[in-house]
Amino acid sequence: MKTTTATIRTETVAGKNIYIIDDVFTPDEIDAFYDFVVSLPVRRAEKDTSYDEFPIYTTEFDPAKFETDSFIGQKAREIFFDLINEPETYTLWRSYTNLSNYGDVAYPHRDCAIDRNDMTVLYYVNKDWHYKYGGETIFYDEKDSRVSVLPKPGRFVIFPGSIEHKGSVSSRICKETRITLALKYVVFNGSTSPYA
Ligand SMILES: O=C(O)CCC(=O)C(=O)O
Ligand SMILES: [Fe+2]
Repeated sequence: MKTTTATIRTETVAGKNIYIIDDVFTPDEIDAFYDFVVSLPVRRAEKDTSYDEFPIYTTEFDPAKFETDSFIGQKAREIFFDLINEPETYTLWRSYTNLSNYGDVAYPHRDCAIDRNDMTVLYYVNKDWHYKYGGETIFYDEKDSRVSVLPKPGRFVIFPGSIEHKGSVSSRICKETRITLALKYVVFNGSTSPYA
């Protein structure tokens, strides 16, 4: 059934690896997940930081169900677990979409405290994306941009949540809503909340 072969590129920011993974899904699979995501109700609730006055639209999924019931969730887990050391220490803590449009605001942020080993798996949901649309995920170190990743349809980018990053807002020429799926994997160390 599977007709594609995954390719992987590794970048390093702040001494930590970022994995950019392409060619995982067929065009039909990419289309099917996009059609599913755009059929769902959204809330304007996703903030990059506590002071973010311009939240973007989001749909929240139940993490355990998303990992087992959706083919994207299953594949993301498979790829992530193949890639990292001690995968059994990770739990999918949050799974949701980010939907942004030209004119929205994005702030550089970290997904977890700088001393945590939590990992983020990001999946670019759009089925069409011209490079001139912009909207790159930008990774920073010491308040300078180091790596930028284009939202190529069907692409995964897997990175330590402790690296500062931002999902850039697309250019005015882009009539699409930029959509990413964010899967936040955390390492539990005895507490019920990873942030406790
Ligand atoms: O959409 C992106 O490129 C980044 C999303 C993000 O940083 C997040 O969901 O925490
Ligand atoms: Fe983030």
